[in-house]
Amino acid sequence: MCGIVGTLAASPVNQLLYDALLLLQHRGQDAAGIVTMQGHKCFMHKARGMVRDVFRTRNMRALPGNIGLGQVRYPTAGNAYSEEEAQPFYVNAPFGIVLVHNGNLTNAHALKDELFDIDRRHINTESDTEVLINVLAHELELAARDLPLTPKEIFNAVRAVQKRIKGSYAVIALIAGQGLLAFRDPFGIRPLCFGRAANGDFMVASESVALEGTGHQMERDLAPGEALFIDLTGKLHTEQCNDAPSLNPCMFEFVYLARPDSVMDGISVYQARLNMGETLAQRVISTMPPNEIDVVIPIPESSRPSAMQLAHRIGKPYREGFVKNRYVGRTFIMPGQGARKKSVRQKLNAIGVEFKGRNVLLVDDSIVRGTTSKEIVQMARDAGARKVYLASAAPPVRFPNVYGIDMPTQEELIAHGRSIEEIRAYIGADALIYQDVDAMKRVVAALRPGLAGFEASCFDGHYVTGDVSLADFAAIREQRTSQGDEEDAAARSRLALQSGTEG
Ligand SMILES: O=P(O)(O)OC[C@H]1O[C@H](OP(=O)(O)OP(=O)(O)O)[C@H](O)[C@@H]1O
Ligand SMILES: NC(=O)CC[C@H](N)C(=O)O
Ligand SMILES: [Mg+2]
Repeated sequence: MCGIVGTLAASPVNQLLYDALLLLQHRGQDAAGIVTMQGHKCFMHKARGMVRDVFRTRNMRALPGNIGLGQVRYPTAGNAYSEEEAQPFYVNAPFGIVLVHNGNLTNAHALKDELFDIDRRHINTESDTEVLINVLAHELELAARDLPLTPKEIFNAVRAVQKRIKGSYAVIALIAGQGLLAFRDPFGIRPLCFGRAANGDFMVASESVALEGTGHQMERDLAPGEALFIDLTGKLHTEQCNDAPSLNPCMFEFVYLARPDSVMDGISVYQARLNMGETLAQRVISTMPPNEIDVVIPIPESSRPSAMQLAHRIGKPYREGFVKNRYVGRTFIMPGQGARKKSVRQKLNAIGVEFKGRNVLLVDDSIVRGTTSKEIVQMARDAGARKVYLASAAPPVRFPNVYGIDMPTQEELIAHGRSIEEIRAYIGADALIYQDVDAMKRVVAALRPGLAGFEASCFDGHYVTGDVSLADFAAIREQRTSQGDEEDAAARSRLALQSGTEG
């Protein structure tokens, strides 16, 4: 779930892209990159690290032009420590294309062979995004052969791309000397929306917060399967490029990934989290008498809206029992289990007075590997809590995700192959209460009539694209796990340098 942004404005866009990437930083902490374009020439700067560390004044000065795009990366393919896999990616033919991608291709491994054997294209990294840009380049070349490049050829190329690539993708690309292209996968798994500023400047981004925070008014979400092309004069063209699109946004965006102040596919992320808190409260009430709970405490940051609503519903005080170090990033999206584990203690610290002698109900948005919960329950006990109960606003995460959340293996998931009682014992809580899958889907879907469903595979094991083969699962798993040890070591050594964006 990287963050991506593209813009066309009446003045230089380097600062605008930087500002938008800062607003999307919570979607990726490993690398950042910007490309701008002036005439036919593209200017790129990308590197590993957070936005503030990657772009120095000298880098910003070297990004001229009124059109450009950017990305913050959270790797779901390839290697977090490879500078070459930082985005954007560039190919020089046809025209010159630069591309950023949020999502994960499930057939990247097969396409890589196909690109080499048939299309005669060489892929030099393990990134699925490099595969994607080469498929787009190939199809654009075919669609525009002997023809001037118009939106018609571009949309035909997107059609052809959608037939070849599988998985999830929200994509923004610059075509040198032509304009900016964006498209979304036919299942609408990964988000993408666009809007304009009062002076007509155009922006397309992963989350509405990037538009709002840079002075753009959100117009709408891109529909699943839809593409847009904005030429250099600012004329916007849109076209549906798929015969059977259906909207199945990723449930994990609403649970954890997105900022609460974003609205995605018509659903307020904040409201979705409140609703999840409401249904979780019902589970709590049916599991244990609320008078056994003295206080409700959120595990910062993402669980706050759900915890607040839950406390309100069960009629117990909501208190801040943990202080978050604002200079430590999000732990879940760090590469490597060693780094994640160490970061929890660096990131959160208990306020003793809220725990001493009390029965506390801790609320988190999700329990994935159990890294956070196990540490936090112990911290609550160390701080003097009498009983420590834990509630999760998301249901148990039991299945791997192949659509852009980095949990490719079942074995790493704390809920895989364990009963609730076994998970409770592992975490060390006195009680463990999970959200119900159907209740969660129902209360989030209620905010957006007409949804086909949700991509909620990590909770329900149903993979909406319907085409992920066992070989695909194995390839994704193999590719990611081979990176694990290297990432762990590298992440530990640079952890001290990690800085956060949200306070
Ligand atoms: O079970 P786990 O594997 O630990 O993963 C789940 C935890 O990770 C996330 O927090 P994170 O620190 O990434 O971000 P946040 O500050 O937005 O809550 C999430 O909010 C849970 O707290
Ligand atoms: N989280 C994402 O969207 C990742 C994009 C792409 N698969 C990468 O690994 O770089
Ligand atoms: Mg958290």
